[in-house]
Amino acid sequence: MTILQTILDHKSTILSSLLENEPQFEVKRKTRPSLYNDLRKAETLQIISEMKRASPSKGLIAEGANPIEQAKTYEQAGAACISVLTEEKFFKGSFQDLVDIANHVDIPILNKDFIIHEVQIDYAKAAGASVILLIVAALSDEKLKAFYTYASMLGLDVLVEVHNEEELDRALAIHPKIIGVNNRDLKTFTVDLAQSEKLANKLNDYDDIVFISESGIWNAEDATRVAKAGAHGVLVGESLMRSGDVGEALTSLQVPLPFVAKEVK
Ligand SMILES: O=C(O)c1ccccc1NCC(=O)[C@H](O)[C@H](O)COP(=O)(O)O
Repeated sequence: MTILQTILDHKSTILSSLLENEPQFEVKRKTRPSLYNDLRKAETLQIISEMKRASPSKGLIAEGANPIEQAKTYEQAGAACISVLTEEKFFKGSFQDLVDIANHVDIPILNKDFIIHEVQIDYAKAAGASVILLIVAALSDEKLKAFYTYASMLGLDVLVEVHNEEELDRALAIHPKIIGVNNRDLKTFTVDLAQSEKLANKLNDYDDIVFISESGIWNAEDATRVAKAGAHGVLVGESLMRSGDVGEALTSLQVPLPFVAKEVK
């Protein structure tokens, strides 16, 4: 069994507790800028910086990190968005992290989790997220479309994540505005930026789609490589969480975009 399937199986065991209880979080800031609009306007590579304590591939990364401090540092350094992992068992995240961060920063916030039911989208919104993640490999075509429509109706941006061409074709069928290419193969944990370059050939045909290259970005060289391929942004976790100077590490990834930014229609 793959790790993705193990995570999804675990998710389904905890769904009942979400379904039985209404989400009750105290979030002060209710509105945030649109990540999609911000990405469309950008002239430098945009950084979605992640609060990541641990992962199945790396184990503990930064167990004691303070989510509020980490998020404030990201925001001050010019991050476009903060990605907050809320998965508890494998990533040591929580909805409390999301609420805490939502109460201390103004930029868009992505709830990074493994969504298999609409109730998780309700929880993401209630806890302060303005963006959710839908992983194509985790969903049927029917559910992908239904969850995308539901999240859009709630005013949330959606990052639709793919890893290969087959998943990209499935994603394109629902006409998403933001597509993330995960450079990490969730079956083998192999990370290869060539995956972004490969799928960029097709993605670059779509003027209205913004493309995020996810995982395995460690330095300006990596950032430049995916920006050259056509990425508008990168999703970065481990390298920022391990950095001794988070602000400088983040700023170094904000390389110029080689294409002219297009106006939002
Ligand atoms: O990171 C993992 O090991 C992982 C394993 C299984 C499913 C998802 C996983 N990661 C989620 C992510 O997409 C990354 O946290 C994100 O792209 C940042 O990646 P990185 O910069 O390489 O930490």
